[in-house]
Amino acid sequence: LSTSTHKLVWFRDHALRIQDNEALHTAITETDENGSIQPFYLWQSSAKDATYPNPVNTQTGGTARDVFTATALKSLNQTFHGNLAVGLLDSSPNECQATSIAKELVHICKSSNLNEIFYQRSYNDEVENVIAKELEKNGIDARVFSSYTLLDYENRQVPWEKIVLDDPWRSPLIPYVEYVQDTIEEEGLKPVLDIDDCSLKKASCADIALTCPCDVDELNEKVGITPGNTEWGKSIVKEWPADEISAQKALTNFLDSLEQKEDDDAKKTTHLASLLSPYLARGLISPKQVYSGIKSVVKERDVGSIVRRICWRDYAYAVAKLFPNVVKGEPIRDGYDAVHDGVDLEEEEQQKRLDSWKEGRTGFPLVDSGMRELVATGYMPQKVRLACSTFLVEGLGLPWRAGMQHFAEFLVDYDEVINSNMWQNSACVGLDPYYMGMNYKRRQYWDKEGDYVRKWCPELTSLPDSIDIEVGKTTKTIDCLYEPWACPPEILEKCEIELGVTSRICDERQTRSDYFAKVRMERSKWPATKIDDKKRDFVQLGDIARIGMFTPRAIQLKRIRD
Ligand SMILES: Cc1cc2nc3c(=O)[nH]c(=O)nc-3n(C[C@H](O)[C@H](O)[C@H](O)COP(=O)(O)OP(=O)(O)OC[C@H]3O[C@@H](n4cnc5c(N)ncnc54)[C@H](O)[C@@H]3O)c2cc1C
Repeated sequence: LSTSTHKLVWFRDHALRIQDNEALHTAITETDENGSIQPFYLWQSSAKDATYPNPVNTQTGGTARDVFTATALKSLNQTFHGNLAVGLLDSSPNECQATSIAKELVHICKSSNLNEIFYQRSYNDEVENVIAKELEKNGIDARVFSSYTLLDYENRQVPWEKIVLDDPWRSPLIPYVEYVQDTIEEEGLKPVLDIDDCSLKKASCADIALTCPCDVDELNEKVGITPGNTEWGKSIVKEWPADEISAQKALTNFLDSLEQKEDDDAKKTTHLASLLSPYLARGLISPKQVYSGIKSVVKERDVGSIVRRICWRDYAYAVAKLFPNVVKGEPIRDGYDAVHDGVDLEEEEQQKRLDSWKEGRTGFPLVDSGMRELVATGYMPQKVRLACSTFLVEGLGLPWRAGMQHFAEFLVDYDEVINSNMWQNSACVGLDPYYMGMNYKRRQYWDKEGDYVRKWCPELTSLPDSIDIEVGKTTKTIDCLYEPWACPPEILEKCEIELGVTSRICDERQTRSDYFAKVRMERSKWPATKIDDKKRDFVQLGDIARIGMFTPRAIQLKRIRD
């Protein structure tokens, strides 16, 4: 046991919680009645996010996750009875983020005469190694714990070879999820760690030497740090209460909704969203708490789908360990350099299309609904994210990284690992067959009754669901709500819908065809060794294996070069 009477507990973006926080739990357990703990957090505005060159939205002054994090800190501070110390991290532009963090930690420990620090590590080995080395070099004892995923990847060798080679024609995702579930079944999960109010009294506000201390209550007011004091910021705060009780409530509500829908046939086709993502992303709830919660409450019910989704999270992190540069926007599949920038467009046209996508006025109702919901609430359901991202790439012919960056600014659940993985999948340069094609016109796919589009595109509310029109000897059904451009003019007029509002920003079918032609052209330059005997891209998984990955038929080549 440590002899130090005062212990530093460093709270980080992926674990802003008290419960099931091993670092905090251990520090408290090892502190006797004469000692105390000092919880602290280092704020780094996403303005300085190293992942993207300039992720700060100019309209809002910050990102949705900044707002959420700032609110979560307020709540954390209240739980610690005002004893959470917050410092602003001032990283120099020439220094990597990890180095700035490491230097500040050393500064805090040295100036406060403390030699022990407890924290939850992130998935990012590069960052963690820099921090750990610097602490070690300075004689500071780092007590590091890991809980960002269900399985502890720091102490486990993932059997990738077995996972991918057992069935090399599938995506690793499916066998990976099985692997996570089987491992939990065999080994069990560590118990969830509870902390009572009494233990929290061990937290005190020592005089720790933060380089740039910041009052947590004033954080929201600081211009340029977080837009919490703008109307937009306030609406995000209202939409997403950022505290642990709300996270638990989201889980309970979700479990209740599963129960209510048990006998409902719609359950089979409706994707039930838990709305847990912001809480998981900022660690207000741990994946273990979610998994255990589901398993303990819903024993008899089919919870396979939600359990699988929690395991997808693990998968995304496991992929990021194999391909660390995925979060920096480096594609997993190589050989697509010429297509990362989309189809060939004039700069002005490209900007026009991008703005229309961001602002939800492309003229494609499902896409516009999703993009409007994103900006208004910081959230978008999974299937709509897939539709909007694929549409940006294929329907608008725009660079996928521009879409990824926009999501990084506006998603309240922004998770650099999941976001970058999923954008790569939408651009077909990632590791999975998440590819959904151009699904933006398929109401069955997501929004059977059309409620979603009617909510976010109120200008279309008066349109009938569908109409039948005679084309020669056949009858054609037009989905007016999802394809307003295909509506006969008299219907549009009757519904008082101006074509200007609903006309499409571009001919998406032409763009898609141009885009695929460009991709095929790029692939035609590849040597035959890059493509497997099923015409799919070979992807090298580290030094483990080379596997043929799902490749959409539209970009497969009829003949492959020798
Ligand atoms: C282009 C694109 C970008 C995305 N960016 C993010 C992001 O930045 N942050 C994020 O949390 N999710 C992201 N997702 C994944 C997914 O859309 C969200 O996790 C989900 O919609 C969140 O809603 P929920 O909590 O109700 O999810 P549920 O469907 O209830 O799932 C429960 C949890 O499982 C995890 N999960 C669900 N889907 C995935 C997935 N595909 N990959 C990994 N984990 C998953 C999440 O933690 C989620 O909260 C993205 C998806 C796409 C297509």
